[in-house]
Amino acid sequence: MSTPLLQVKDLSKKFPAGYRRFRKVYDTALEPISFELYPKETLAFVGEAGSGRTTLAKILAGAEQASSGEILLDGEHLELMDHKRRCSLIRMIFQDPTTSLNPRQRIGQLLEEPLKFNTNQDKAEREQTVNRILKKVGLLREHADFYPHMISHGQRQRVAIARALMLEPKIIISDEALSGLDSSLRAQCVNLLLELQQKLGLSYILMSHDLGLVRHMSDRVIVLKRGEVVEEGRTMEVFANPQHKYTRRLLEEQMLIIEQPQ
Ligand SMILES: Nc1ncnc2c1ncn2[C@@H]1O[C@H](COP(=O)(O)OP(=O)(O)OP(=O)(O)O)[C@@H](O)[C@H]1O
Repeated sequence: MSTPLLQVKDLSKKFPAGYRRFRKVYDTALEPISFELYPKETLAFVGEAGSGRTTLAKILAGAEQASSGEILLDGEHLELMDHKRRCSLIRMIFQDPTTSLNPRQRIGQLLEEPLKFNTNQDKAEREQTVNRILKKVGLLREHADFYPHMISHGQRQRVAIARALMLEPKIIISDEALSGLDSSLRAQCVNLLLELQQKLGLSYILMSHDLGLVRHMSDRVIVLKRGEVVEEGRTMEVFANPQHKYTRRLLEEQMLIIEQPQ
């Protein structure tokens, strides 16, 4: 097996939750968890609301600090990495492109921004990169001049994907990024993500409550319950033969239990 791109060791997160009998108390969002992500792999995290997926995504994207543990990205400690280096390795696609894209910026400006702050590309080079990435996500060069409200929801989702790709990262984290889309748009975006993974050799971390999507897209799955790993394994095996009753219940709720032959 190849070297992991991402190694997470005993990562935990507690949030301060006030005082009880004059003692500071904490909400545990993540119990110590460890996992690895390999090149070109899709690893999914599933669980009910409050299971810790968003917290984990934010920590991995550098938007939240872990309480303990270690994250090695391409062999380097994440917390010692400068912003540019981190952005060139790992990027996040946000849940709702309608709110995550600044309505006052044209698509071209939105896409150019990470290049301005993180590369030495001049204006002409940045424009070229924007055009190249627009094409990769199935949009036209003309879309660069539009404002987000001038394009469809599906196209906005493509812009959000394009923005995550601007610095050519190796890992993309999707935190429920496809959940606001209707089924045909979701299918288009899933196909786009799978195609980009093939072409660019990307690894994905997929946070999703949609187990159908997880089954379709991921190679491995980790089941979280209130911040704790209750089950993990190859997606097909976990879905076909869930070992933990919590996993079984999640699958039953979405009618995805695959009956075993008698
Ligand atoms: N900033 C915060 N301050 C205090 N507690 C928080 C904070 N962020 C998350 N939590 C708590 O951490 C736990 C995990 O939340 P998190 O949002 O990571 O779960 P999730 O699996 O992404 O669920 P959801 O789909 O509802 O977002 C929850 O109990 C939540 O209340």
